[in-house]
Amino acid sequence: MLPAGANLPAHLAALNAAQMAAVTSPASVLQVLAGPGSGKTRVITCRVVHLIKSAKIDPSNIIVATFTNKAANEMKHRIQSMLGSELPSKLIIGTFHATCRKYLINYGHHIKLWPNFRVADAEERLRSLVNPSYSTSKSIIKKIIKKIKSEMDPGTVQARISHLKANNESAAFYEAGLMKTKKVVSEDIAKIYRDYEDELIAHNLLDFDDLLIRMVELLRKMPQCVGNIEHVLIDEYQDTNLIQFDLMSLLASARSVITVVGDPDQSIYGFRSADRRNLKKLLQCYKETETITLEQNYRSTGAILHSSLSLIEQETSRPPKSLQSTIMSGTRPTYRKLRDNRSEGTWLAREINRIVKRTGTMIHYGDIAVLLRSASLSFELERGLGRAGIPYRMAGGKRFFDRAEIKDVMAYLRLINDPSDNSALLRVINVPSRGFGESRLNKLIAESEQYHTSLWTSLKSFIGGNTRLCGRSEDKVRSTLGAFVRTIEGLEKMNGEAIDVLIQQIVQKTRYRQYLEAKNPHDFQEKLDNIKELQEFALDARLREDDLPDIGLERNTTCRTPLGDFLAHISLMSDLVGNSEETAGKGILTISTIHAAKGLEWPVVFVPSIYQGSIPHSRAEDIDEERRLLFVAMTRAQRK
Ligand SMILES: Nc1ncnc2c1ncn2[C@@H]1O[C@H](COP(=O)(O)OP(=O)(O)OP(=O)(O)O)[C@@H](O)[C@H]1O
Repeated sequence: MLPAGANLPAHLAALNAAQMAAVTSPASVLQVLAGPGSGKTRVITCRVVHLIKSAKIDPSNIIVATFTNKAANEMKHRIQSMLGSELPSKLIIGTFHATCRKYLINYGHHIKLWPNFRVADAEERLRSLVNPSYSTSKSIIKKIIKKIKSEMDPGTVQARISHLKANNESAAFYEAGLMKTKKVVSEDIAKIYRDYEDELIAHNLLDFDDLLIRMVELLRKMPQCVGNIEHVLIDEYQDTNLIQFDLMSLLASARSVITVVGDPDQSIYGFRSADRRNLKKLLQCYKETETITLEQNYRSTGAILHSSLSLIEQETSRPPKSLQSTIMSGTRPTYRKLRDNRSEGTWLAREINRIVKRTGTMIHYGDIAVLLRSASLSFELERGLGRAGIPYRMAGGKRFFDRAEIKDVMAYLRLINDPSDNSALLRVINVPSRGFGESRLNKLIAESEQYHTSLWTSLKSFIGGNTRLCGRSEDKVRSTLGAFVRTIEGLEKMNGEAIDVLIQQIVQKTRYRQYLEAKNPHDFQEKLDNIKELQEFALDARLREDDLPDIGLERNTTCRTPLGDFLAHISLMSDLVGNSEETAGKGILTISTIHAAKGLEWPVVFVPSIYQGSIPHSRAEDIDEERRLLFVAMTRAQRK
């Protein structure tokens, strides 16, 4: 602890006593448990700076695991501004998944992982033209469900498989366990699970769960990979799952020095296998753990905090916890009962305008958020806002990487990186138009399924005159597609060049600009700007970050190209909102799900549709988690 009155460095100056104790604690294992708005993010950020500045730990020997990419980026920014040097770029900071990927591309060959593996996105982000796309977890599952003629919902199966994986239950293990129960539904899952794993292997894909599972395997076999790590810090610890606990221990195996920061009352990802038992497990596995609690809330008025605490205190098994607001009491939160969703939408819009008007310019739309239990509730709300002329953005709505032109360019990049990427080819084979419509595409797909080849191979066979796909104008289509294949092959030879150059070549060589211009005469410039933004993003992506510090261990350097790294990077960014949308938030109201609002704050927050069936949700299995969800929503509010 520093002496009172000492001239404090910037990273310690703005801390209260408990925060200071947490930031400077010499404990080898430290858990900081604290309620919302108590400065947990501030503590973890300042602790990293403290470790680098005062404890003189090399940043490349520190791992920080965050819950989202967005949180990682924000933390990097804050650390950078406090350190004012280039040091933080050496920090290994990111989500568990991103960090695992980084290690697996460097050392995965030690566990017989193909070095050029791709990551299967959790979400289906690629529009499939005729067939489901091949490289997202959900689309692979959809395809298998169709094949085995099951009635199961792909989303439910995906969640179930993910849950099994997070609990270390392999397909074979699950199937063996089933022999005893003989449940038909579970038998379907077992079958899909097994086929799904086979598909992933066949396409050299790892899904998000595999990244963690394979990393555990790597570190069990080769703990030297993290032999340099001196400190592991975990943010949002209450939402880690069992495999992440194992990972944390393995990452810290060299020194067993760990800091975790979290709030059990904000554990809202149980449905995605987060396990609150990890809090107890830490104390059991690391007896020397020091616990520090933060009891001052800097975010919300006393009245908001009081209401929120009255709610969370209804959970009977919850240990009592103290949290006081540092802000005056303020007005009590408004509880409004409305007839139905439509009148709620109308009332909300009127109330929002009333608040903005009443406060003059003090509160603008950008200071207001409407937090929903599920995104599907937004329809009437959007109608109400639309009628009242209130500008809004959907957090996690139409994101940068979901825009058509970005998806097109990304598909071209993926095709160049790997011509056997069927979903990429499906997306761009007829963009710009090459006279290759749906019926020809169907024939191509049938052809490739019959001969078990990739679409690319079938396409080349068509161009070579070995197969027929169309009646009239066959020669013309063949020649147009021949030019397309040559363009891609030409671009393939450039794989190794900088990504922004590659993008420029794609736009030029495929005449994509002309295509955009013809298709969107009024706003093609905006779309070109988006592509420019992607180029800039590629420049900025700091791909060097994939290089881990040299710790004298043989690592894989073959088979890696800037393009492969860039694509993998992006597939791990599903929670990142595009830059321009993010910064355009000023003056624009935010609609978000409660889950996506984790860690954020606004002066004014509305939480509509609080009724049985919505929250608690009709399909929710854990009522306590539903209560915590409402608690998270309420504690995002600063003033009203
Ligand atoms: N010592 C402090 N003095 C003044 N403001 C503070 C202090 N600590 C934190 N804050 C402010 O309180 C707010 C909440 O802090 P922070 O986001 O770090 O809390 P948190 O515990 O991570 O919240 P949550 O659990 O809800 O995500 C921020 O606006 C932060 O700047």
